[in-house]
Amino acid sequence: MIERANAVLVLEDGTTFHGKAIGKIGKTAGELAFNTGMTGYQEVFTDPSYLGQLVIMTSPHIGNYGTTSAESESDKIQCAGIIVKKFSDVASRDISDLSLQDFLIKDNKVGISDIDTRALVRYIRSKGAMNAIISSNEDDSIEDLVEELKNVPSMEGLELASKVSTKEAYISSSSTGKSHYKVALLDFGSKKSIATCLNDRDCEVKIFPMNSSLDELLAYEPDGFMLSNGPGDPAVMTSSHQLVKEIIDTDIPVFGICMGHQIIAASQGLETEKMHQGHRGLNHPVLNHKTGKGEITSQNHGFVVSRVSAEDNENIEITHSHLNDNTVAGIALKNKLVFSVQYHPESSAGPHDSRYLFDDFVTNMDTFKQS
Ligand SMILES: NC(=O)CC[C@H](N)C(=O)O
Repeated sequence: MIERANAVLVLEDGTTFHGKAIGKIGKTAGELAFNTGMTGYQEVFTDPSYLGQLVIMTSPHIGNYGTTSAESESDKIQCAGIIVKKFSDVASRDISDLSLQDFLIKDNKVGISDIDTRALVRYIRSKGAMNAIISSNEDDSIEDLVEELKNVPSMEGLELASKVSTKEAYISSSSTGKSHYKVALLDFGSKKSIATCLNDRDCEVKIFPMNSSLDELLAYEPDGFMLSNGPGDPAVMTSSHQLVKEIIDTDIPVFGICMGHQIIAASQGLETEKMHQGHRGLNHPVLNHKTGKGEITSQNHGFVVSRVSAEDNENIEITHSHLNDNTVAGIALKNKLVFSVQYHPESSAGPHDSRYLFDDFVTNMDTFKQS
C-alpha cells in the first residue's frame, strides 16, 4: 500500500470531506459534477466538456485498468480535478501504458480519494450543483479554502469553449484516398471520437476554430457541418449563435452534439437553462419520438434546451426526450436538414444505440449532394 498525504474537499457552503491525495500535491477548484459511468474514466477526464469541473466518479473503484494513450478524447486531462472513493494504484490491463496516478501527474492534476462519493452525490443532488475546492497542501486551513472558493466563478454565465477550441484548422481522415464526404466541424472543445465516427463513414473532417467566419468554413466546400460538444454556458456564446444561424441559412446539412445542439437551439431563438443537476453517465434512457424506440445513451451536460421555448417555436420539432425527467434530448428544424441531440452518439465511453445518428447525417449529406 502506498502511503498518501491527507487531502480535503470543501464545498461552497462549507461542508467538508476528508480524504487522501491523488495526482499532484496542490489545490484545485471548480464546479462539482458527478458521472455515474461504471467504466470510461479516462475518456471522461480527457473530454474537454469537463473543463472547469471537479469530476466525482460514482463507480467506487477508479484507476484499476490504468490508462491507454489511444483512448484519450483529447491530448490531456481537461477536468479541474477528480474525486473518487477507492483509488487503485495497480493498473490491471496489459495494454495500459500509464497508471492513473502517473496520468494525473503528467498533466499536473490534483485529486482526492477515499471520499464517501455516495454521501457526497446525495448531498449535491439535494442541494444542487455547486463549486468546491480540493487541497492536499499541508498548511491550507479550511477557512482559507472557503474564502478562496468565493473567487471561483459560477458555471452559469461562463464562456469556456474558446479555451479548448483548436487555434488552427486541421484535417482528420482515415482514408488514404479521397473521402466521399467533406465535413466542416466547428470545434467548441470536440471529443476525438466525433471525428472518428465520421471518418468511419467515409467522411474527411476539417476541424475549425470556433471563431472561424462563414466564408472560411465555406472555402472548404463542406457537404455538411458538425457542431461539437464543449464546456461552459451556451447562453453567453452569442457570436457562435450568430455563426450557426448563418450556417443553417446555407441549407447545408448540420448535425449538433451536446453544446452543438444547444447552440443550434439558441441560434433559432430558443432558450437554454442551467439544470439543478446535470446528466453525466453511460445509461441515460432517451425516447426517439419518430421511431417510438428507446435508446440507452452516454450523456454529459449541465445545461439543457428549455422545453417551453422549443414547444413554442413552430420551426422546431422535438425528436427525442430524456425518459428520467422529460428534458429535451433532441431537436430537428422543420424543412431543413438540421438536427441535434443533447447526448453523445459517439459514446466514448458508452453504449452504441445512438450511432445511427451519424448515418442519418450521412443520408442528409447524400440528399443535399443530389439536390
Ligand atoms: N458535453 C457538452 O457539450 C456539454 C455542453 C454544456 N457545457 C453543458 O454542460 O450542458
